[in-house]
Amino acid sequence: TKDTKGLKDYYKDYFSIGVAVNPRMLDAGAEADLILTQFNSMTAENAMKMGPIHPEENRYNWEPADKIAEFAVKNGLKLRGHTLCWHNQTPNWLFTDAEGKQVSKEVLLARLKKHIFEVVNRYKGAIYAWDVVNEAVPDGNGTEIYRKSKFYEIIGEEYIELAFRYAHEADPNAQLFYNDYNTEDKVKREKIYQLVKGLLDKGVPIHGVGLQGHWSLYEPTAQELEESITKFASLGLKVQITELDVSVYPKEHTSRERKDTDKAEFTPEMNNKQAAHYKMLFEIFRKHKDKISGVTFWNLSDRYSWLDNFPVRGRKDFPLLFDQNHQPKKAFWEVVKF
Ligand SMILES: Oc1ccccc1CN[C@@H]1C=C[C@@H](O)[C@H](O)[C@H]1O
Repeated sequence: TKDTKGLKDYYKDYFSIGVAVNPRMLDAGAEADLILTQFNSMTAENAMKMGPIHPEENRYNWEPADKIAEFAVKNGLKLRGHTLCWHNQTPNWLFTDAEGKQVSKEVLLARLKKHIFEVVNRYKGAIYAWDVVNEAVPDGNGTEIYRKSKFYEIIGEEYIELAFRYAHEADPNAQLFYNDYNTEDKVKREKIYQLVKGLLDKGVPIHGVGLQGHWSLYEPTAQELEESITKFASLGLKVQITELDVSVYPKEHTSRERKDTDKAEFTPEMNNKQAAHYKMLFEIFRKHKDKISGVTFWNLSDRYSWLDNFPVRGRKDFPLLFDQNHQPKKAFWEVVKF
């Protein structure tokens, strides 16, 4: 597989090509081979989230994250850290004191700082970029800029600035990203813009915006995507696509019930639509290679995607460039043919 040209080779003059991994994929075998042939960057899908890596106040679970970091260093892959501060997959202890009461602002800030310092210091040198804060902006058309997470309720909006300042203090060389999804939605995009512009205006160390890129056959349009890339880049920030997948189901199927139309079958029509959509996405990425420093896929192949259980549990999805046998799909050839 060493002489097979992979995505990373086709895109060596554009941006790094990454993949979200779990430690089990890194043992010798087809998945490790595919990773090494196709990608030059990785992100831990779950192992470096607050709950998985720091399950109790005085206990860290380093082994899974260490395995990913060691694989990256040993094989010369870049590594993105995901994620230092996020309202999901947080450990139960984080917001409660010994009596089971909600902690004060001061206690939570001290815990957040300790978490960030411990995790960032351990992977300093292996991780070049961190998703410092993930998904701090709410969906919907309301005027609220800040998601009403426990971080927001207990600390206030300054938790975001402080998380970035802590991460920068822990590793002044790491590139620090704000990461979010639905960044092509006009209302949400503007809120994220105001948030990161506010941070920059205050001299907060933030270096980039991650567009997660959890899209579908039907979204975004080329125009919406270009507007997002150029808007955030206009602030002098790097842009990365951090969690790319293209679901075969339309957004309106996001209700948690399965629709009878969801046959969980990858039809030839889906194959063609997905190939055309990935072709468009990568045409836009290449056009803006001066603004985009990395594109990371969320999961490796259609063998497993987080979308197989979200937003509908048990509804198989087919969102990636490699099929369930790790073979390149039609979309792969559209992405590398330019
Ligand atoms: O697309 C969404 C819609 C609603 C909530 C969250 C998301 C995306 N949220 C992402 C998805 C999977 C997780 O593994 C990532 O850590 C998270 O950043």
